[in-house]
Amino acid sequence: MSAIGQIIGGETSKIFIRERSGSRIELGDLLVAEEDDGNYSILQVKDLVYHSQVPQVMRELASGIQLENRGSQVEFLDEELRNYIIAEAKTILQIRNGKPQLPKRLPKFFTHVRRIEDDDLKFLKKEIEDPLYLGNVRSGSKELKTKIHVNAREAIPHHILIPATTGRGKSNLVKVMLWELMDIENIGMLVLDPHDEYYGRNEKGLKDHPNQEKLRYYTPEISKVEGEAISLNINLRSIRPEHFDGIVEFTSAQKDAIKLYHNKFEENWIQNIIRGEKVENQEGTKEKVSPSTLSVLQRKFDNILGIYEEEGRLESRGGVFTTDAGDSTIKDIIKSLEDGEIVIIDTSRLMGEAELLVGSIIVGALFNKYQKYKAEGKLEEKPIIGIVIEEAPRVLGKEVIERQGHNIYSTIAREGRKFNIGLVAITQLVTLIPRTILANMNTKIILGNEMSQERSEIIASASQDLSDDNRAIASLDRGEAIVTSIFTKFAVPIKIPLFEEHVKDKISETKEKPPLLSPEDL
Ligand SMILES: Nc1ncnc2c1ncn2[C@@H]1O[C@H](COP(=O)(O)OP(=O)(O)OP(=O)(O)O)[C@@H](O)[C@H]1O
Repeated sequence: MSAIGQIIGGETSKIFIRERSGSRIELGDLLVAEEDDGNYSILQVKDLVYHSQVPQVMRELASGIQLENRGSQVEFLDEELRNYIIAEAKTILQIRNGKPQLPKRLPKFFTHVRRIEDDDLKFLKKEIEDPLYLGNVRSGSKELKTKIHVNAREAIPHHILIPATTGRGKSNLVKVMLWELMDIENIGMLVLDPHDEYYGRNEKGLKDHPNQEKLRYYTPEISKVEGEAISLNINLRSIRPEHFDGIVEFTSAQKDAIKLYHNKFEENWIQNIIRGEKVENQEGTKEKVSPSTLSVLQRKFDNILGIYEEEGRLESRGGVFTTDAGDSTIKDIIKSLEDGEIVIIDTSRLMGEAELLVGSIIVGALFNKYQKYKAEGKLEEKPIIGIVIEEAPRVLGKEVIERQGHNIYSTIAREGRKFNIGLVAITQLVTLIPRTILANMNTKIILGNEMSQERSEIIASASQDLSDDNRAIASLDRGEAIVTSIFTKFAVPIKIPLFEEHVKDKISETKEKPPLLSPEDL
């Protein structure tokens, strides 16, 4: 492939390339500088600057004359020789004997550079186990054929963070990832889906995946769904006081009251609070819980769970939390996850806190089980578990944790890896999440972000040095991302496929598969 520029100087962190005129090098382009021995460096363009050898005063004079329309043909000097573009690039990788290495030396002076080709990325094609496809390598805004995978069994327990502002393609990316995970065995995924967008009730979604045995879809609106949905009913008896930890704020008087009701009524504690049953003290006379505390608790449970009392009966608004069904829902979900299935919970009809509570009940129970498995030495036989959580600062935010203490999600972020449980956390605002948690998220799939403070935080917590990528992150288009991970040698620019396109290919691929034996063989 032809040279599009030549190295004319620089230092380890910044190489200057003089662009061959008309080559149209773009920001983010990946370029290759070859050496005589077959080794080569991969460079990424970080900045572009005009360079002119014509003195400033002459340039001003020439443009002035042109502006005044007096001599638009004025050419003081040979344009191409005197004015050119310098691409400032960074060496991101050096390939020695086919193996990628972090750059330790400068490419040779005056080496010609060319655009990258798929062949230059052969080292990425080595087989990895349980490959989770994220997208294709991207050079600037041009997509290559080389696919980027991470090892799902490694990446998920080490947590994945997806930071992006709205509309940059977060949901699309998660849909693509879940679709891919449908083909990987021994990974259970719990997806709390507040926008009911992953199953694909009315459009393409996971329901269209050929491997349907791996999918469980829980929704309160089962009658409106074609296909195999399961009713999302959760019995109040499944809820324990600690499930509210760090999710719902209670005063100390309310916490005391909850403890009392739980001690006295055990699994029926919420029902009895809602019914306003009296709890007596040891003398059997006075109420221990003040009527005002009780009524605040009743109002909270009404708001969060949609449970209230009417004419002596407990009623359920929304029908998710009930007293007369859903005894086995949580157990069934946990079993599915332990069987390596993908469980989508349509929480679109629930209040934010109720959604987190549902997750808290499931994840809390699962975490306890996995702790036990580890103690018994059985953890490695169990599937990896991933939990997809949107608007992560609701549970991982500094303020929330400081105010309400740790919740099960922040516990997973800190300790889940030891028990093979990880988060796939999605957020628009990384700055709200403590650095310690961000540093624990070892794979970040960075989508476009126009907020400079957010970009700084993302860059500061990345697994690779992204200090030159501020502008690149700001200018990422929909579906364009940078993957930075402890599992990749360099921060890989990718283009995520549009889900509908990706699915179309996959569905037709499976349909077009030739029969194992031809008619003649038979
Ligand atoms: N990889 C992609 N390639 C091309 N277009 C894309 C890609 N990802 C998303 N888009 C387009 O961008 C639009 C927004 O995508 P998506 O809903 O995934 O963004 P989002 O970040 O989740 O937005 P929101 O925060 O509003 O939920 C989609 O309608 C889709 O058409």
